[in-house]
Amino acid sequence: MKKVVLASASPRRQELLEQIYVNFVTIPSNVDETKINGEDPIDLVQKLALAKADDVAKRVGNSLVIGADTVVVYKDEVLGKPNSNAEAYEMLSKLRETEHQVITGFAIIDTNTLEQKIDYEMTKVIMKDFTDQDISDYIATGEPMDKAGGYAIQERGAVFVEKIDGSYSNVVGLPLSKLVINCKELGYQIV
Ligand SMILES: Cc1cn([C@H]2C[C@H](O)[C@@H](COP(=O)(O)OP(=O)(O)OP(=O)(O)O)O2)c(=O)[nH]c1=O
Repeated sequence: MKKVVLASASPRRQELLEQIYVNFVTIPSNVDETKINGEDPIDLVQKLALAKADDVAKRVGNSLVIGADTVVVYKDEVLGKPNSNAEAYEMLSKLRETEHQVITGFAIIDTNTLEQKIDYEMTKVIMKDFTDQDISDYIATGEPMDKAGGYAIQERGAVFVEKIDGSYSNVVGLPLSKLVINCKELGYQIV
């Protein structure tokens, strides 16, 4: 049986794969995300996901390597991870009382055949109204800093979310249903 390798430093992605009892190891990629551009958000997350998977695929044998990238899109603007508290504040002010999309691109590489699968999932998220103080208090927890769009739906950020339309795991960082389907299409049953 091929080894499943998650090319990610994200603890959320690890937890998601653990949730469905995939037997895997984690090897973070060394991709510099700032060096990759896309024509649109979907193109961007797919390119980043492939770059991450490819970087790790070069270092392992007999494996199925999975890379992913998540962004928040608000009115055509791509929001990645905030670089400062001020940026997190700006992002959350934009997302308040309105809807945005969370897009995760993922890539799967079979290191034996070099066959690849690249796909993405999009989830609509609607946030409720909240106060400036709510945003400041949330930022003070430190939670927004390593999360696309400056919030974590799986942690305290859940309080800001009124409803979602689509895959929940996609918002957290890996669309489990679609990922499993794509692995199956490559010939691997990972669950
Ligand atoms: C919107 C949202 C994002 N996120 C996280 C998922 C990702 O870890 C992060 C987006 O950053 P990414 O660049 O996709 O991933 P990463 O840098 O954390 O990890 P790696 O590149 O090594 O795989 O935002 C949440 O945890 N919860 C949320 O609700």
